[in-house]
Amino acid sequence: FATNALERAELRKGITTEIRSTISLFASPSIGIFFGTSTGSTEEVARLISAEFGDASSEPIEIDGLKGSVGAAFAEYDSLVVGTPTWNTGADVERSGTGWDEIYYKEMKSLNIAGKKVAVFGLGDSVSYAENYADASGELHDVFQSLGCNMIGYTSQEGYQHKASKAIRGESFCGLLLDAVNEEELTEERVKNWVSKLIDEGILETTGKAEPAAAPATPSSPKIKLAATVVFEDQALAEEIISEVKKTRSGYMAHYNPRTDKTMWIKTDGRSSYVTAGAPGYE
Ligand SMILES: Cc1cc2nc3c(=O)[nH]c(=O)nc-3n(C[C@H](O)[C@H](O)[C@H](O)COP(=O)(O)O)c2cc1C
Repeated sequence: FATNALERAELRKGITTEIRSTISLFASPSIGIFFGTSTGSTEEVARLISAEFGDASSEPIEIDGLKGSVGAAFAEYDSLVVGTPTWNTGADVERSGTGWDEIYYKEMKSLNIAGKKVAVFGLGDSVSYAENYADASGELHDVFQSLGCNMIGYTSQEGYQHKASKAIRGESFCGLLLDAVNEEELTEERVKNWVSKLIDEGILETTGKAEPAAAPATPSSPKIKLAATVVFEDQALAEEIISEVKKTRSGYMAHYNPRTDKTMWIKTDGRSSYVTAGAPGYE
């Protein structure tokens, strides 16, 4: 069994893949993907992200069609992944060139979405607009942050060609930035890595109030499930995965959510997590 960090990471990845491929067989998606676009690149990336999440996310939804019902649309999901391009207008704000600009300081101002997990992605041209690379992603981020959302999915600036960007927070980009003009060949891998990171950061966890770990349930009734919505048809595989997971549990903190009856196991360094059905301690 996995003895070093690398092996454990691989195991976790395997489990995550299992979760991702089987999640939501019976449930509606918990992640809503919303985008604006002018010439289609941001929509293409939204489709890649949606495909990577599988059934855990919605199909991409264009923000322009939602005027007047944005609140209701966001309310359908526990977490949001939101994307925008950037257009250089000379102004500091409302530079998405899409429907986002129409709603940021009007309809969105009164939304009650505090606590929702939100991850931003943005497209730009890091060579022609090197001083203003994907600026509008920063505004998208700030609007959701000002509504009290829990912003996740920050990424490193390493490997990018820009000189400056209004989407930098601290040392990081405030989300996933992409450049379909100059670096299209990197998009798919960047998306894959980012979706894994979002899963590690708990995007699949519902927003119900997390409670401290409950008392262990009776050991006599093990559940061969990784989450309430995840059921393994291959019982032998399920047994194997569960038994491997059990061994790695030291170093993880259990967060039981009674609303969803799921337990989120978060590594003590906060860098990875997974979900099991029911209260912790049924082994
Ligand atoms: C007129 C024009 C202005 C642009 N301004 C910026 C800019 O200020 N910063 C940036 O990073 N990209 C800029 N871009 C690049 C676009 O953001 C990029 O092409 C993006 O992929 C478009 O996304 P969309 O197809 O979803 O609209 C600009 C492109 C054009 C044609």
